[in-house]
Amino acid sequence: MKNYITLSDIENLDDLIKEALELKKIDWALDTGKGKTVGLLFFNPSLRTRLSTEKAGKLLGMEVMTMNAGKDGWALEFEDGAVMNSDKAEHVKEAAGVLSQYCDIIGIRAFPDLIDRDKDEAEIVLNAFRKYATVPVVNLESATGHPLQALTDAITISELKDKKRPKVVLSWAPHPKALPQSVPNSFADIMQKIDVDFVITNPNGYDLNPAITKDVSVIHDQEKALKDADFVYVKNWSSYEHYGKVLSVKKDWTLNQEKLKGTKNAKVMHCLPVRRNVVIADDVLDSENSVVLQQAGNRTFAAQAVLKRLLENSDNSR
Ligand SMILES: NCCC[C@H](NC(=O)CCC(=O)O)C(=O)O
Ligand SMILES: NC(=O)OP(=O)(O)O
Repeated sequence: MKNYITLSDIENLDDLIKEALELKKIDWALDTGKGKTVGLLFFNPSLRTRLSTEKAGKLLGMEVMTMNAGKDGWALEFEDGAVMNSDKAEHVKEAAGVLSQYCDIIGIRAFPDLIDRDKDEAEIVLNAFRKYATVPVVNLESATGHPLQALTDAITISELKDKKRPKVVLSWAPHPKALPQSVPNSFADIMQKIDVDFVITNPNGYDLNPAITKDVSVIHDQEKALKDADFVYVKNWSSYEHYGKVLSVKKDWTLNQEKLKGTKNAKVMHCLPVRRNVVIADDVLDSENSVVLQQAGNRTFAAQAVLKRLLENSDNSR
């Protein structure tokens, strides 16, 4: 693996899931990354991605540097040929070039603005770092994807499933803010790469990018979609069609115990942070159905498996 920008960077998903689950069994640090440094740049807030990736680096024997680049760093210019006489102090060409001398792997978190769809889909921040960095780049959640989260989700389903082909439902939920489509995009992508019966349910106007959902069945009736589900993955996202908008929705889409009645006592997943009693009700989050903590725990092993592959690849290419 040369970079971890999207799920298509994974050469063999089954092997990577197996490796992460093997790493989970080991409770001592490896020396794969001894003498190497991972640098993590956050242009947006984070709890899990920041700390689980730091922990993953440490479990591989790496040095770890983290920076809240959005808050503490110089404002970055991304445009080629820009005359930088306004508010941007540093060009990404220098920033990425400098970081490549301090780090052997660079992680970047850069959310979408949710204003201009073409601009967000261009993944300007992530792609600029990939272009100008001379070391591997890891996506820590970008404008359109969150592949470390999706890998974690596939790992969690793989360790919890009690049948060969479980039914997995991605269910939209309400939220007061406009949120990215990054998490559901990557989740929908990875569910099409593993052996599950995958269904998406969301209100009209909230269909995800059809280039990502492809032939997945999208059902606008939540109750119907949830029937016989083994896993329910709950997430809010803003509209893709009416880009970045929060549309008014008549029905209540909050996941509660009542809605789980038609399922096969489904395990409930969410990437976190979750707004209680808006996205998922207390009666679900505080019940045996919720696996959100185990899911978040697996972030470490997903990140460890990815960093290990990147380190092994750089060893081979020397
Ligand atoms: N990394 C996990 C999710 C991050 C982000 N959620 C948020 O911004 C929630 C913020 C809030 O609830 O105010 C998202 O949906 O992509
Ligand atoms: N799930 C996730 O990426 O969490 P953070 O935003 O806290 O990193």
